[in-house]
Amino acid sequence: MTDKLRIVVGSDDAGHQYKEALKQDLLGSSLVAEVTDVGVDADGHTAYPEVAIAAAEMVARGEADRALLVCGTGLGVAIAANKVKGIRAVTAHDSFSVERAVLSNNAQILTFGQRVVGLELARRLAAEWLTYRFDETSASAAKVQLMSDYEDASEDADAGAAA
Ligand SMILES: O=C[C@H](O)[C@H](O)COP(=O)(O)O
Repeated sequence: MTDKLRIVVGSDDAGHQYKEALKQDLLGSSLVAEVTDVGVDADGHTAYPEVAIAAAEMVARGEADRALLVCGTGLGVAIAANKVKGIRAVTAHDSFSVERAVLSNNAQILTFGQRVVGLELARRLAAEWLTYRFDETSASAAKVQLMSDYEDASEDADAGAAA
């Protein structure tokens, strides 16, 4: 039995319908321990970067294992989430990419575009996504580590320049 996941969901107004549908699926999944919704609600107009960064920060702080984010294309929420240190967020609208996002890239955040992918496909992809776990002993781990190393080195260089 794989560990159950703590998942954050979020969207802007362009992704609200899918976010709500996916949240219901997650709440009904035996693979999910808890679901946290960082918005927007039905009347919400929070811009996608604010929602995505709030969700990504929860993952970065260890308060959630993963996030599932929706905007019009999935692109804006991915770009915004990737600004948070330690976060790897990807937009994926096909089964193989969803699998590799976890198994190759150890991406903690998956994003969908409500204006791009059908709802039933998004629901199926999210269900598949729940079944994958990154293998820290796999050959992919060293490649993921290169990204973390770069991020750490950049931060050190910034700190050095500011000192
Ligand atoms: O990536 C951005 C999203 O698709 C967003 O939902 C729409 O952004 P826009 O209103 O700036 O096109």
